[in-house]
Amino acid sequence: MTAAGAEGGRGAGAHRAPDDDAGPAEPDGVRRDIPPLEVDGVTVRFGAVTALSDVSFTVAPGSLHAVIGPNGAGKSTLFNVLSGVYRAAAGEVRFGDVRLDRMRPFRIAGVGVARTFQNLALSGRQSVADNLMIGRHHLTRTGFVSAGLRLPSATREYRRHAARVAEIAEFLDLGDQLHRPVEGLSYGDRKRVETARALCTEPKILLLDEPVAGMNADETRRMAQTIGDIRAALGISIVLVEHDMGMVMSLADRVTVLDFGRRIADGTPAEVQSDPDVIKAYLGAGT
Ligand SMILES: Nc1ncnc2c1ncn2[C@@H]1O[C@H](COP(=O)(O)OP(=O)(O)OP(=O)(O)O)[C@@H](O)[C@H]1O
Repeated sequence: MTAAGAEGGRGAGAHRAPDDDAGPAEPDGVRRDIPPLEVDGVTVRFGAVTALSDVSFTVAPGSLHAVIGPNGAGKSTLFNVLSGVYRAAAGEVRFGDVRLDRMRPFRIAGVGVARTFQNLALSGRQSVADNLMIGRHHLTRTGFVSAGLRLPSATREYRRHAARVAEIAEFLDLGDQLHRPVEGLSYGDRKRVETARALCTEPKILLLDEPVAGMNADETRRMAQTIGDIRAALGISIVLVEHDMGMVMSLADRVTVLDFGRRIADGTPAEVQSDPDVIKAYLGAGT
């Protein structure tokens, strides 16, 4: 159980929050239009292997909910079910009244769910701005091809999206990298571009798949700070799937712990940290 530690994870954003289009938030900062994410009895099998067994938990609107567990616990499988990549053999995933478990991955952005990938999935030769613009695609009316043809309405729309991209890049501390090819950026910054691209879809819920995997201590601290800032500034829900229990403890409101495909604990960070089953699972895994 390492403790990477997030400095002041919540609320103390170094940057102005990007104005989102979602209208006013509740006094607690949570956006009004964010439904709960309900994972209900989800089972996933790969042949004889049961990767997830009857897993249930709820991500409250506007909360930062971590899913942790030792190697092979089923975290990636769960993440892939939430983002429509894997089909569950049983159970449901509901986001408000939308069934995510029946939805194809490319449709999921349209209902306000954005994900990042454990391994970077960016176009290296393209600029940061171009990569971020990909996140806006489903929000365009005219399409960027029409913008390429310089139709006035499309050009106006393109400019509006470009301004929003610049704003989100600034928020993620990437403002001065906007026109650089992604392949020239540090690993930590490339991971930040991926998070920025997910935010460019204007999500109601952000699914982060091991956002600090492969980062050094400094990059990990910055990313932890950023994740807290995103939640505080935008009032959206965040699901953080992480290998490292210490990394999530200062950030998460609630933690679900998986082991061998089963939910072994669900509670506040303090509750799960002192749970004997969780301690046993982590010690057994030598983490
Ligand atoms: N595509 C697959 N085919 C067969 N078995 C799989 C597949 N994906 C995962 N598994 C198995 O399902 C179980 C859960 O794996 P999963 O990758 O979801 O765990 P994890 O918690 O993400 O592990 P890690 O922390 O090592 O990434 C493991 O036993 C794994 O071997």
